[in-house]
Amino acid sequence: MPDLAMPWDRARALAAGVSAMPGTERVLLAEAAGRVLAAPLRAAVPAPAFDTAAMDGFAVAGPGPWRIGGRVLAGGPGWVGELAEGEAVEIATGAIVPATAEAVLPYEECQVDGDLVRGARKTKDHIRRAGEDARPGDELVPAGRIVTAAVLGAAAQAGAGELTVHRRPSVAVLVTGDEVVTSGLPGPGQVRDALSPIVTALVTRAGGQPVAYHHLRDGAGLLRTAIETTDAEVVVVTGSSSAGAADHLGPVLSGLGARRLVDGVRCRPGHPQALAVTADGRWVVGLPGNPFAGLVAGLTILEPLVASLAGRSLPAPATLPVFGAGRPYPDGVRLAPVEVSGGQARILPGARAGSLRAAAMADAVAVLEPDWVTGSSAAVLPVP
Ligand SMILES: Nc1nc2c(c(=O)[nH]1)N[C@H]1C(S)=C(S)[C@@H](COP(=O)(O)OP(=O)(O)OC[C@H]3O[C@@H](n4cnc5c(N)ncnc54)[C@H](O)[C@@H]3O)O[C@H]1N2
Ligand code: MOO
Repeated sequence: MPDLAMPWDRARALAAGVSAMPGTERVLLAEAAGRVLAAPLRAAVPAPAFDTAAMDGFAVAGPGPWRIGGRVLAGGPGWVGELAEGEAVEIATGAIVPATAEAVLPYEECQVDGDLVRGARKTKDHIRRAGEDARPGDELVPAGRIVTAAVLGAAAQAGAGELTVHRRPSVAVLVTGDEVVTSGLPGPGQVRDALSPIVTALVTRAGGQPVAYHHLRDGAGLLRTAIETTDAEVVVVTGSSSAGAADHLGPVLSGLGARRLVDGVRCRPGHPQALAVTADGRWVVGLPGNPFAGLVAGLTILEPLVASLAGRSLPAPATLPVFGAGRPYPDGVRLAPVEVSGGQARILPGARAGSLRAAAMADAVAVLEPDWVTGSSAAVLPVP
């Protein structure tokens, strides 16, 4: 049989290359962390909004010594009128600097003698001038940037109450398998569902919104109906991806007339994975049932797909020297769990497609090319 499977990097690039979902939403700053700006953040007010003292001390005009005429505090009224030459006001950091003041002398650089203050002005005037950081309308952060803590702070500083962000793709998980149980201890012939927690973590990290979770018994009709009726932009199907009598995903996708973009990937483990688009424009991602295979398939296609639908551009994975007893896969890539420290990755022994024991100790999964030998470099994808 010809190998129709796609090279690993092509499958990942394909998923990372889809367009952001159409439409945007306005969200309160308190709810915007991790979202992606769909419009630039612009300044509504000058920053600083007024000439501001940058030090506690005395605002002075003209040459010294200066006669202290009063005091201004942050948040209080500004000094009434202009400061005449030879006059000073005691001033707090953050207070409005009087018009015509030329500098703020920090307490440490002056001597006070009754109502007179003496000191030498240094090169810095310790005044933050109105508008020196931004003028109204300036673009502070471009569209496409993830809303980090600093973006949130900058938005608040700029006077914004809400941000315009990309929509989050909704993701539903269909866990297939008669042997799968969703809670408690598995009985004879049963396994606990290990994949939906992995999918939830990957989807959340990528900026998607897990909205539904269904366990399906094996059956082509059940799977078809579930895919047809699931109200989510991305439908993840776990299991059912391989060649067995109960592995229905391929025939169901064909029956639905879905367009198959990926039908197998040249990697080990995790090769039976799928990406398709239904006639009504929903995405279907097929992940293999073996849990470690499901995790690496999720890193390959699901995470990049959700990130790009959410408007994020996925950075190229970091590359590190990888040490250990890896077994390159001659026809594609081997995905190996690694621990990362000191700028190096070390392969954790004992990885198997059906076991998460090594992966649970891993910081990342390394992508070993066929010519990889211990100590040579490989891309590493962090485990969420
Ligand atoms: N004749 C062939 N058989 C298999 C092939 C193949 O190419 N030809 N590929 C093997 C590989 S590799 C994988 S991976 C699996 C993929 O299987 P499916 O995606 O069809 O999944 P299942 O057959 O339903 O289950 C496989 C395995 O994983 C367990 N499982 C399933 N779902 C879960 C879950 N949610 N949580 C935990 N464990 C799960 C299931 O009990 C099986 O043990 O196919 C190989 N066979
Ligand atoms: O490739 Mo399977 O996905 O090894 O267990």
